[in-house]
Amino acid sequence: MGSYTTSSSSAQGESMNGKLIFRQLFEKESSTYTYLLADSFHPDKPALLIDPVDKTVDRDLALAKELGLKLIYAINTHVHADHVTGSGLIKTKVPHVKSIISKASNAKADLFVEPGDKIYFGDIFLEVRATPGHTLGCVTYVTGDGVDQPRPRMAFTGDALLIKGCGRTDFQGGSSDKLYDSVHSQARIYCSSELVYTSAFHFQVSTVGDEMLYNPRLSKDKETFKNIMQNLNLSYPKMIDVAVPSNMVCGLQETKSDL
Ligand SMILES: N[C@@H](CCC(=O)N[C@@H](CSS)C(=O)NCC(=O)O)C(=O)O
Repeated sequence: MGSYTTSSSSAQGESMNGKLIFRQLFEKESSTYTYLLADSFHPDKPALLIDPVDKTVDRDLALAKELGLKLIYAINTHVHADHVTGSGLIKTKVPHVKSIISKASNAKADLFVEPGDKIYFGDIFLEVRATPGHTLGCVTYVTGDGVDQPRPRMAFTGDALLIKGCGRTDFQGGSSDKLYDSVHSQARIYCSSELVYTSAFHFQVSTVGDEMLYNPRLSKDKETFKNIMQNLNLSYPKMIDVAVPSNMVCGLQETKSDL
């Protein structure tokens, strides 16, 4: 994808002296977190949603409107199996919005990202990091490095690294070996105070440092981790048969030939 800009030139609320608008939103049926980010210093207040859910699209769009934001991207960390992404529905309601997913996911979307790409909204950007293992195409979006970027940096890990857990690795190209390497190699790049925001579960925020020390799965050595993952015995997500086909076209099944 390279980099996408809308440019001219602070956690819940606003950070980096008010430059970044940030909201963490929750969808309770699937226990999914959605994130709204915007550049409040830019005249258009360009905004993006990370991991929107179809059921809460109206809530998310109403919030963006209330804050005076111009939503430009609906971004997915991966092809989710427990809920349908809101990116398709958002596009039907706000046609200029572009859906984004990783190229490695093999899903359809308006724009595809690869590791190292930057997604600009105003003067703020997200970097794309490959974090396969929960699914083959999982990526983590990390706020940019630079004096004009929000501090502390924030990592949106999807289901790769969960707070006190991690995504399962038993379908969609999952691999416990890959997931361990993904998280540990990325953790070496992150600074340990970097904030971790995930797409699922009940904890709102952690830090990379805390997860490397205390995560009951990923703080272990690789063989122990693989053994834990092999013995999770989780039941399949209730919505997997609906969610995966729909998310492979970013929630736009009925108009997939247009993508
Ligand atoms: N109960 C949920 C599905 C729970 C589940 O399997 N969650 C996934 C993320 S969505 S594919 C996961 O990776 N869980 C990790 C774990 O340790 O539980 C439902 O049926 O929707």
